[in-house]
Amino acid sequence: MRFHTRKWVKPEDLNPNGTLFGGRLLAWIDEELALYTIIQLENSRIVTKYMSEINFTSSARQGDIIEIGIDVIQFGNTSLVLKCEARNMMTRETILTIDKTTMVNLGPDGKPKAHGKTEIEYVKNRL
Ligand SMILES: CC(=O)SCCNC(=O)CCNC(=O)[C@H](O)C(C)(C)COP(=O)(O)OP(=O)(O)OC[C@H]1O[C@@H](n2cnc3c(N)ncnc32)[C@H](O)[C@@H]1OP(=O)(O)O
Repeated sequence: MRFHTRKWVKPEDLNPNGTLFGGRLLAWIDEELALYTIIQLENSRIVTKYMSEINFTSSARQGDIIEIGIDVIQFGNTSLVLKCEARNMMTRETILTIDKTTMVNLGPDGKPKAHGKTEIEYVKNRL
């Protein structure tokens, strides 16, 4: 799994228990999955269709650095299925895993459109 993004847990990211608010982490992850999909599919019209079980295994505190990792599970016809993990960058402790998120590639009409991709591409190889 490649870890792409780092986030710094700030006071506004906390829940009343003083730990990282789960909704904030999910928003970070959804954005990260969306950006990853846009880059892979070379299309900015993509949506999150489905997320499997979300398993919070530990929490984070103010000042912690979180990193978000993504792996491709499957290239579908219009979809891209991703796996994701958030972990504490310093301790490597897993905070959350989502085994499957299905992102869907859309056409200008907002309907699913075949993306034509079959494997991970690296931007540096496209240039
Ligand atoms: C980044 C964001 O935050 S986006 C905001 C939140 N998301 C949204 O607003 C999306 C709202 N949903 C929608 O607009 C529609 O449901 C759409 C356009 C995504 C899909 O419409 P559908 O009629 O289900 O499309 P369709 O049946 O053709 O399926 C499209 C793909 O999704 C997959 N899919 C559909 N339903 C599911 C499901 N429940 N679970 C997993 N995959 C699914 C299909 O297998 C297909 O993939 P494939 O072409 O690779 O085989």
